[in-house]
Amino acid sequence: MKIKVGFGFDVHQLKDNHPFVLGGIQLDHYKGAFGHSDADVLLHAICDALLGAANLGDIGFHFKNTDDRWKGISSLIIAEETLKLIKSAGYEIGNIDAMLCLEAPKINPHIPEMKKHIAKAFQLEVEDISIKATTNETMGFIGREEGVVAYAVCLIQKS
Ligand SMILES: Nc1ccn([C@@H]2O[C@H](COP(=O)(O)O)[C@@H](O)[C@H]2O)c(=O)n1
Ligand SMILES: C[C@@]1(CO)OP(=O)(O)OP(=O)(O)OC[C@H]1O
Repeated sequence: MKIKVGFGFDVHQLKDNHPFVLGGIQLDHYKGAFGHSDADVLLHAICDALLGAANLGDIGFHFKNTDDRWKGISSLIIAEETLKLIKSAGYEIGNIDAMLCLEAPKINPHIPEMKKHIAKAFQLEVEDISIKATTNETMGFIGREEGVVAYAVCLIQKS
């Protein structure tokens, strides 16, 4: 059995009156994350962790931000495509642990729904996905709500 660990990070700018998509759901907030896709930092960090574990490069390599196919796309589709790459390399996903860093809104009430969407996209059980959140204690660009950050680690395995 070959077991690999992966790490991912993502950051996106927050803009006023912009949709805030995080963990595959839309949050009700006065600002939202801006990017080429739907700018879902949580899914992007998870995809980077998975691609890293399989030594397949990063999300920007497979889903270029100059490619109109990915413009405005739901990152759940990017997650499904990432799973195909991981499976093609012969791996299955063990577990995912993620950390969100944003000042607002409160994420805890939304975590069960996020887990459902992420589990479906990666064909996992919700028990195999952990999502946590912290503020940045009002400091820096996260504290000023100028940006949102996500970190993720994962295990993948093949026999
Ligand atoms: N956007 C956030 C940030 C934090 N939480 C939850 O609140 C707890 C306390 O956060 P601190 O940054 O003050 O330590 C944290 O442990 C999370 O459970 C949240 O839901 N959404
Ligand atoms: C997802 C992609 C592709 O639409 O674009 P963004 O939404 O800007 O996200 P990012 O995490 O900066 O990089 C990966 C991309 O190339």
